[in-house]
Amino acid sequence: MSRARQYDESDVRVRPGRGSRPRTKRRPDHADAEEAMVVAVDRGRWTCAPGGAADRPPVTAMRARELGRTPIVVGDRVGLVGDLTGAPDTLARIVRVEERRTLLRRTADDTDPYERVVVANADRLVVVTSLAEPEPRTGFVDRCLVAAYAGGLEPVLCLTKADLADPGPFAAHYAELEFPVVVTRRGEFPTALAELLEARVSALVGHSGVGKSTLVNALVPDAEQRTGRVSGVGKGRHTTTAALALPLPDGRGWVVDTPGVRSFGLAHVTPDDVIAAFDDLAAAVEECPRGCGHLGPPADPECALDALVGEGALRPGRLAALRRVLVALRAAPPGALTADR
Ligand SMILES: Nc1nc2c(ncn2[C@@H]2O[C@H](COP(=O)(O)OP(=O)(O)OP(=O)(O)O)[C@@H](O)[C@H]2O)c(=O)[nH]1
Ligand SMILES: [Zn+2]
Repeated sequence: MSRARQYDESDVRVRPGRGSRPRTKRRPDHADAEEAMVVAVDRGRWTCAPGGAADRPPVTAMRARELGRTPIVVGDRVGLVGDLTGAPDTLARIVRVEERRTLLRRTADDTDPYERVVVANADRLVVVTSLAEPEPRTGFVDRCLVAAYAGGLEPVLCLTKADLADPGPFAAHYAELEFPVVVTRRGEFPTALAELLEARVSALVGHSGVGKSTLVNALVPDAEQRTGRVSGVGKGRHTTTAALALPLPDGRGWVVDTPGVRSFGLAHVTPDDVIAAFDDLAAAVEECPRGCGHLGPPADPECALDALVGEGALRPGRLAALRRVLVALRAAPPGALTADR
């Protein structure tokens, strides 16, 4: 019998239809399961980092039958049982998926009618935009911001190719929103970005050509090998992965590259979801009329955010910057949402 089958010993199904009968004492909720972070997904096999750390060999796992079709994505914190050595040809089992703290959804495309979560539990969304070649676009950044705020991630704007253009004017659009903005240029290690990524899980998004691979390769020394290895996981075939977590050299932080993700699903996002990310504004909008889009006059003449400005509790520039983001949300019609133009 191959080692891959040894998990069968604990492979007891939790049968439906037994009412409130507690689970067996023998295996209460898999108390013995070890926590791990999913770092790659490929056709029914999940690559997991035990303990959420990169200093142990990754473990390949299947989804326990009792989880049914529960989606499990990169960044998910899972409980693993079985062979966790990560030795070749071993297969562990995912028996539990922890509640997600944050999530990023990908927009449906022609081949996939459903919006899907692509990254779970990322602390940050790093929006990579070049200052030239290609030109930066506020529309793309704004849609990424909506996805970040609605999903519970802290946004970071990373402006690349500062050797080609002054970052000042583009960065000024976002100054009032007070999230971190970092600038990178050719021939310089991205120190400020690396500091922001430390001990965090950060998802990187950006258009082709903005310099995202250049950054990932600088931050993750063996990124190219890892990308090749993991994308061949499971069945030995190359696949385009939607997301892949790469460990930072400090051994704690992770960068999640999203090569297959060109757009975020915003179809279920409301203006309130975005406002909820702002501690200083969330309470104020409870005074807004029902269905307020928080855009101010003429669309939302009674928006309470304007009153806050009147009281001196909110800077007009901050409100204007926030409303530009909300406009990006409204401008994206449901079902046809893309963050890539
Ligand atoms: N001038 C300048 N060029 C850069 C900089 N960073 C990357 N580039 C160049 O921009 C081009 C695209 O860089 P990549 O890192 O491949 O960009 P990417 O976003 O990963 O693009 P894809 O690989 O197509 O997804 C390459 O020719 C890089 O050499 C920079 O800071 N300054
Ligand atoms: Zn309002």
